[in-house]
Amino acid sequence: MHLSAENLAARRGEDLIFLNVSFDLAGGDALVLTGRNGSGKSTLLRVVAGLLRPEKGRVAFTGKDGELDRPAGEASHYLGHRNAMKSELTVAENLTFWKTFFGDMPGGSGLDINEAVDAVGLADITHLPFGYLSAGQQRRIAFAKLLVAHRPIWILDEPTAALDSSADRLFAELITAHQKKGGIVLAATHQPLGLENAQEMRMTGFVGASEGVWG
Ligand SMILES: Nc1ncnc2c1ncn2[C@@H]1O[C@H](COP(=O)(O)OP(=O)(O)OP(=O)(O)O)[C@@H](O)[C@H]1O
Repeated sequence: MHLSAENLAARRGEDLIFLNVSFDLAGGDALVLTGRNGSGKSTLLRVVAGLLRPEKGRVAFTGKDGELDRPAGEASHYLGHRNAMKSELTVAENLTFWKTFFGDMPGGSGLDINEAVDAVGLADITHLPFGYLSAGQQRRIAFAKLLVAHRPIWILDEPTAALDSSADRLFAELITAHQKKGGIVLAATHQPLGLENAQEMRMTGFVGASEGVWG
């Protein structure tokens, strides 16, 4: 399995945000994007997830079965800054919606709702409306969404924002377990996630891009 990007460039509005971004990730690999605010981390993640069209270049995903050119977004879970849950629905209703909506891709199966909430340490609150949860609890449940349906690629934008240190460790373990099962992870972060087998790409924004600097 491979996820690759070739010479990507992206524009937001009138502005070119980055240029010539390439990477090649195999099953089990993680790429962590770092860089200052506004350097283009979220933009790159959204391009890979298929939520933004690149100005130039291409993203390609090759599945386990060697299937070529499947849009990477179809093989991905995307966890953005927002949690993508309905406040007025309960935790169980939200996760059931996503489990049904996504279904499993070939090659794996998602956890039951109870197993998924247990895995993020929140087994006892599935009956509560999502809106009642604390910010950290909401982020944990948003992460549980990744567990209820199988997708080989996880695209994570600041996954540990609003989390306490025990949740940081928990997320690192869940991400590492995904890699060990052959999954690919692409994450933007301001704090070390403590992932094994992770490469780092430091985004420098367009100024660095124009100089060909991707440290
Ligand atoms: N819809 C938009 N229209 C125009 N410019 C935008 C738009 N969305 C983002 N930008 C600009 O694109 C640049 C890159 O933003 P992006 O969110 O990718 O950065 P980031 O590295 O993820 O930042 P942070 O660390 O703050 O999350 C910023 O200068 C931002 O102002």
